[in-house]
Amino acid sequence: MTDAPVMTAPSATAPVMQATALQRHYEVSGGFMRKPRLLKAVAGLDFQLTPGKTLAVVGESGCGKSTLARMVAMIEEPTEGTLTLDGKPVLPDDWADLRQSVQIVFQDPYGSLNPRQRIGTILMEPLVINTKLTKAEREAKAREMLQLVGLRPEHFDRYPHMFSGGQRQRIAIARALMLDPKVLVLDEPVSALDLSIQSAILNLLTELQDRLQLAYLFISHDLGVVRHVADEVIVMYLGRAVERGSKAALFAAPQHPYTVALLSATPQANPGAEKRRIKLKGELPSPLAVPNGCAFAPRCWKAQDTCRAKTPELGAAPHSAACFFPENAG
Ligand SMILES: Nc1ncnc2c1ncn2[C@@H]1O[C@H](COP(=O)(O)OP(=O)(O)OP(=O)(O)O)[C@@H](O)[C@H]1O
Repeated sequence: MTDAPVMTAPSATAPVMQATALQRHYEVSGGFMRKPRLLKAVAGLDFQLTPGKTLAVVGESGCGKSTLARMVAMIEEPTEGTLTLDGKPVLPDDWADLRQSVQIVFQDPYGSLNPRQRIGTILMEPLVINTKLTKAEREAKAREMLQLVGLRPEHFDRYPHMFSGGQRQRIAIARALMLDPKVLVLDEPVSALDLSIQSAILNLLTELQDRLQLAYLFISHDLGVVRHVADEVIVMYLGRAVERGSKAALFAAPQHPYTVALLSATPQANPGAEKRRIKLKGELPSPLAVPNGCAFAPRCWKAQDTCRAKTPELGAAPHSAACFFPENAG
């Protein structure tokens, strides 16, 4: 008698990084003779990053996106909450070791490369610091990486000023990949580039993700860009997640009025949709004076007394909004 084959359901890929109630506060001087005030740049975020998948975080300037990027990239310590990498807590004492696994690419491809170093040196530097590879091995790896990001072997000996913005961003991506990271934090990686170059870089990022099974945290203010790259999306407003969902669900049926307004202002994000731009009331409040109740209520066309009295929480459903009167709620 032969044993029947054991049938197991394919298991979902385990997350590589997990954030729980992540917060970052700053003490901001209150001015002459006044007490410092607490600014909650990130006021409690939960998320996970999965190999081969992109979590996009979107919101207006000042909502806390870059602060989040810096915490995940181990540049800044969370004030509260936890981050884990492969199930182990990410603690500042271990940052030096763990940083190899989490690399960051910044917005500005002009400022992020040392103008006095040749590209080869820039690429090999992380290997000099973090590995015992020989010079020949370092050089081979740098050349391989140049090719992987679509640059040519002769670029190895050139200086950053000899490249266009898009090429420099390719170099920054190559440098971020030199230590075989598991997670890439992409902080507005195409915002400084011409529209025509943006899609080439986004395609490159997608190809690299498929090939290397990287987990991406993609920070952007632009839902049009997010639409091209995201699997999951978090919409942030004043340090909090106001909506979370799969890209398909969030773009097809946004629930939070803030997401609806952002989408209405991004024609390319939703080409089929009726082009009625929602103009929000007032300005984004200061994170030092976050309104009571729902922070978005003063600008929301649906706000009622409840919204000003109580703070709505994000639900547990895969697609949910922190809103008492959501749109498109199924
Ligand atoms: N080191 C700091 N000290 C004090 N406040 C800070 C500090 N860093 C950020 N902030 C404040 O935290 C809030 C969130 O800033 P953050 O840069 O994370 O937002 P953002 O969404 O990335 O905006 P942008 O796209 O303009 O960078 C802002 O009000 C900012 O002024």
